[in-house]
Amino acid sequence: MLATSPDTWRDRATEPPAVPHELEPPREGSFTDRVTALRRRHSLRERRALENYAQSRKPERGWPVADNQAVLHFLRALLRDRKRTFVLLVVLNGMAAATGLVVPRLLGALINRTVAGDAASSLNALAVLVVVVVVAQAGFTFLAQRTSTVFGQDLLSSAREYIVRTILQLPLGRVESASSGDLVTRVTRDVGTMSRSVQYGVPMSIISGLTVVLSIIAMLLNSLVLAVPSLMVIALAYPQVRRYLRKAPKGYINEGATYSRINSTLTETVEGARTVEALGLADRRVGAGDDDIAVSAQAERYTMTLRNLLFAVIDVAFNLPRVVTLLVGAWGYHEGWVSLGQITAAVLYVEALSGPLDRLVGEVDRLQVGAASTSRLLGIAQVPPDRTPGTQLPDGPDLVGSDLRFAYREGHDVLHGVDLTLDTGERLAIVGPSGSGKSTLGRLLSGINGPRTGSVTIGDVELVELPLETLRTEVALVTQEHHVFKGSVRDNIILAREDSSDEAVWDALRAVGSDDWVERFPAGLDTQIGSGNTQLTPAQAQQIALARLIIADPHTLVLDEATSLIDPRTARTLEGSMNALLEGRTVVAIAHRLHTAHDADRIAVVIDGRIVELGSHHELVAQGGEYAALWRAWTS
Ligand SMILES: Nc1ncnc2c1ncn2[C@@H]1O[C@H](COP(=O)(O)OP(=O)(O)OP(=O)(O)O)[C@@H](O)[C@H]1O
Repeated sequence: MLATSPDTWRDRATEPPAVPHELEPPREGSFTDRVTALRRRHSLRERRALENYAQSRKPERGWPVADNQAVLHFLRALLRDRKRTFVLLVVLNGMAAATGLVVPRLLGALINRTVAGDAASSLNALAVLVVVVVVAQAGFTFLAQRTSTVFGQDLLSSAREYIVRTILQLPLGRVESASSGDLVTRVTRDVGTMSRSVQYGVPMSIISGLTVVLSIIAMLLNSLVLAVPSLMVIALAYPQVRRYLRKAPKGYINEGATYSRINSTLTETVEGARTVEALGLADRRVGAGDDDIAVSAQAERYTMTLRNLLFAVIDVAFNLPRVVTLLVGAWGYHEGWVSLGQITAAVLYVEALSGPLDRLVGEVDRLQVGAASTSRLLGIAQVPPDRTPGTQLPDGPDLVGSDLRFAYREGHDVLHGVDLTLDTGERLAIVGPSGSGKSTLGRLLSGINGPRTGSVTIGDVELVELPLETLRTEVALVTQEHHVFKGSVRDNIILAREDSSDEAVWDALRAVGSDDWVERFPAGLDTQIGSGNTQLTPAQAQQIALARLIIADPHTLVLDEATSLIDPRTARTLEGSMNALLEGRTVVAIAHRLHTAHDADRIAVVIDGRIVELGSHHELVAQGGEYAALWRAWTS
């Protein structure tokens, strides 16, 4: 009658378990509790794997999970913005359900009149009325379905937009420090689950709930004697539904967390594929994956057991009323309490009730799964900000770092009190051995991370107190990762200033020495690049990123290994163009190649998180210290 959604709770409940043997649901509680429960039930081999799991893989630093209140608040806000459509949806579905419920009464009356031997004309009139009501119901159902679909899609797009906005506003430092597998699972699987729940679950549960209420009213109006016993039998399912509602949210949240863990392990393995191969770690990585899957299968078994129990009880509760109605009806008819028409109508109502009630329970299940995913998605919004922007704007471009200390892990500083004042327009190169803290210093100087102690100020305002959009017009970091977005060359370059002219884009391309290869593209600036389009070499991608920065026009640039992927000749050309173009800008270049340092105004040598030497190339060579040694090694 009304739109049914794919992937119903019955489909899910009858899916085969992930492993052939059925296990009891795990204990609720902490990660350790679950592993203890698993340990008790698994085979020796699995047990060993789980021991390993418990010891080596403590719960990772995941993203927060929002509580039920936050989910309800989110849903209420979505519904509040669509009050009119929501009222229309309820009214149309109410009309469709109400007209549908008139039909059994009319059929009952038809039977009563036939038994009483009424005239054919009176029976014909009733039959015509049945046809009219059925046609009216079809009309209301069509309109109700249409409104539900539009409502569901609209709700879905707003929910998705909110999630995307939230994710894009996450502080970069936080994104990098949390588990990427968890974030990926949330923005893929959880968005999908939430989407299905919002798109189908919300409208369908409203529709089914409404139909159930109206059906019960119609049953009571038809005959109290026939309705009350059936409703009492249906009510027997209530304790099981309550139990399910109490236990399911936690079960589904746990299930989501296990998917995150699987993704984290997979991501780690793929990202570290070379290391895995070089060190022969394949078996251990496969073992880690198996452990994750074992825990996930256990979590799935738990929610599936909950669903199956609910499914069994509900099935009995829905089938018994048919028998009860017929038995009570036969007895009542014999005693003269009810007519044949009332029994017919009561049986039709019981039939009519079971469909929406079944759907309602199914939708409640879908909503539970969706609510768990929504909790995980809204949890992303609860990631605390790593900065509190103020209102003060920088008074000039002077960048000053004082007493900078920073730790990725508590108690392990990688910078130990760095002081650095940049002169406006100068080019400063940071050199030093691998792991000495050059990139970390670059991240602090560009405001990606705030220092643990000390401060980085620009024009006397701390970088972490600047709103992100202001910060990026002051200082920008360009790293080795150069993302090319799917779109035209032009779109990729004007990201920070969308109103830039083609002339400005060509100037930027010329400055980074990439105008010639872009000109060779038949579509020029309109050439589509990025995933699935014209492939760029790493060097070309890097040039696009630099051109993007030139258009963004910050007065200070921090270049972290910006030229490392380009061959020396191209790198020199690029740097030459940059030098001319960066006139008047302050540039901090974290240098892998010493000739970058040679060209710089000053060089900071970073060793073990400290600046040990600071001066021009000639000064440092004359000083005969660390830099002089590096230079000798480089030139020899
Ligand atoms: N995200 C991170 N989490 C934990 N530790 C990190 C992280 N990034 C860097 N480190 C550690 O901080 C220290 C400084 O690293 P950093 O990348 O700043 O050095 P670097 O001089 O730029 O090295 P390289 O030249 O190899 O890039 C190193 O010990 C590194 O292992």
